[in-house]
Amino acid sequence: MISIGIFGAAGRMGQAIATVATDAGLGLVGGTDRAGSGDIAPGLPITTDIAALAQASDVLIDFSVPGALSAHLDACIAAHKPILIGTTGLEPVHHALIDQAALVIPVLQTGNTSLGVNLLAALVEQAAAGLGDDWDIEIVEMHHRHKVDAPSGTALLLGEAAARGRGIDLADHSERGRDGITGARGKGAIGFAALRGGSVAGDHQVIFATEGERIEIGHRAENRSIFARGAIKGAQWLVDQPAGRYDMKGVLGL
Ligand SMILES: NC(=O)C1=CN([C@@H]2O[C@H](COP(=O)(O)OP(=O)(O)OC[C@H]3O[C@@H](n4cnc5c(N)ncnc54)[C@H](OP(=O)(O)O)[C@@H]3O)[C@@H](O)[C@H]2O)C=CC1
Ligand SMILES: O=C(O)C1=N[C@H](C(=O)O)C[C@H](O)C1
Repeated sequence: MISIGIFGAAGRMGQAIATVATDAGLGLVGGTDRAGSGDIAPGLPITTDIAALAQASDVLIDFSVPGALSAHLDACIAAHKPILIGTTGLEPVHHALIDQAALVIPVLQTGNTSLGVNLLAALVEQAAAGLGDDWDIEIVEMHHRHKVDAPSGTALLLGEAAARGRGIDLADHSERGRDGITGARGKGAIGFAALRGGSVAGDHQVIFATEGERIEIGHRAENRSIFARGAIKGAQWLVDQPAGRYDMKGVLGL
């Protein structure tokens, strides 16, 4: 049985992962958080000692904040342990840190650990490859009122899939945060819109729109356990991988 450690243990996802791991009888060894207070499970206190957690775990799961990523990666490198990163709102500087870490340890980074979203991404890539750039692509997401980053990591994952299908670079083609006199939509652009409210666990819709018709495909997360189950499955898969950077495709066989 592998031992799992959780970075961001007191958060919504940290708690969901601890619950799924405990219910499944998996080897949860502990968790860390900014404050380091409370318990992740009966008899397992949350601490701030990320180095000790990395040493004690076979694999680490990180659902925290981008600002903590560098320290978490350093601890995993020092302990030579794999890490699954679910934290979103990552900037290019964070992706560069992940690329560097992946030279020495296995790192899985994904904006969404659920099977449904990763299958949706494969469908989006296929649709984008089959439709010309007279089909406008728009990605709409809605999340709970506490979410701090936009567009969501999932929306970006879906945007990357669409861009891959089209053979273009997302960074050069994305349109975000339209407001005021924006001018007409750019041909070939991939647009993003983010809604926030209530307790929505995560809704994503990808719209392909052309003159006279529209294709809409999407995914609705009904609760966080789908992300937690995917994260644990990913962590179990990651312990057997060599150093490198991975996403959920290998885990889910997509
Ligand atoms: N990839 C996926 O499938 C999914 C990704 N996510 C992403 O996971 C992340 C966490 O989401 P969620 O659990 O809802 O958020 P929460 O805010 O509930 O949890 C984040 C946790 O990280 C802790 N934290 C904050 N700063 C630090 C720090 N410097 N060092 C260590 N821990 C810190 C927070 O502690 P404190 O409360 O003290 O600030 C909190 O416990 C988000 O980026 C979210 O988008 C969410 C769901 C699925
Ligand atoms: O913050 C959340 O809650 C979620 N974040 C991830 C994202 O940014 O896409 C995944 C999921 O949609 C829930």
